[in-house]
Amino acid sequence: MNDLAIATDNLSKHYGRKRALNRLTVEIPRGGIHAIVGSNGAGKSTLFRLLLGLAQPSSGRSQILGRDSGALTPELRGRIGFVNEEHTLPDWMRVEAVKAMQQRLYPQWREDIYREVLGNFDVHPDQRVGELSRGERAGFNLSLALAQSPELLILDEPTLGLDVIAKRAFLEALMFIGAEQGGTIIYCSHQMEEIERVADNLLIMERGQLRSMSPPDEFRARVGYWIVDLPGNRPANDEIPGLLQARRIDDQHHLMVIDAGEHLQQFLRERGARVHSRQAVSLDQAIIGYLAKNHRTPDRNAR
Ligand SMILES: Nc1ncnc2c1ncn2[C@@H]1O[C@H](COP(=O)(O)OP(=O)(O)OP(=O)(O)O)[C@@H](O)[C@H]1O
Repeated sequence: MNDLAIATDNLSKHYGRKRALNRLTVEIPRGGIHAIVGSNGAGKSTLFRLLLGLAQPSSGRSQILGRDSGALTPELRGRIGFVNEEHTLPDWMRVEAVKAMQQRLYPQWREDIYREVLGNFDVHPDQRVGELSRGERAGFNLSLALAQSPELLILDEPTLGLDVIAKRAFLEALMFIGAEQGGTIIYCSHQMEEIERVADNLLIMERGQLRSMSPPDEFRARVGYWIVDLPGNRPANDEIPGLLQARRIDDQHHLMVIDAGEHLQQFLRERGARVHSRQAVSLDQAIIGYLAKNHRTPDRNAR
């Protein structure tokens, strides 16, 4: 047994000419809550499918709990929980029957967690799964996954469609599993405020590659927001060290920069600039600024 929850080595997945994963190499240690963020289409769901052996890589390798993804045994699968945004559950079965089935399958079943999370939804045990609303379905699926207390829980956009109260209950259950039970949770989300609250580790993916991995606070501290007066012509964006975003407001330049520090200060000195303020940014702003830099924009000449 190694101490990694997942590991990939130059993992690629192509769909025709499309590259969903591009030689991705990443290692996530066991324990804690790891959040993966990225723009739409960055490859997050593809990574999960390959890790779980639900799709084959075009090249490269991946391991989950120390085993190759292509050779997962039923015993090992039983130690991994997976919830995706589609919330695939048997529509024709009643809630109680699904729960009883899961309870038999998982020896570590935590009835208290199941009740705690599901208690946020008006779900009756004798309702059929197909009758549940979208949010109820998501809540039911999450209560099942959390109650299994799996060694590794992989969640693909788990809180999509949940109301704020249900979201809070889910996040609390997540933290309980991560912190008190020593499990590993890997999840992807577009909800930054959730990540700030629960994640120990933040991974940023872009175009099938890993761009950054660190505790969320460390990532946030790399990004700064400067307001400066720049005499003369405005420099080209690629001249400004670490620039993520530039805006001009009331004759002042507002610069969001990453890892800029000394280089930026030197650049500003050489330009005779005056720094009005240098501010910290929220995690939300830091991630959005970072992703926006390389975000695809419509090609307006392509008509
Ligand atoms: N079965 C498929 N056939 C063709 N292309 C696919 C297939 N599955 C994924 N892709 C493409 O691969 C890329 C990565 O998709 P993926 O679903 O992994 O992204 P994601 O990061 O989970 O995105 P989102 O945040 O939008 O859910 C996308 O450009 C997508 O269009």
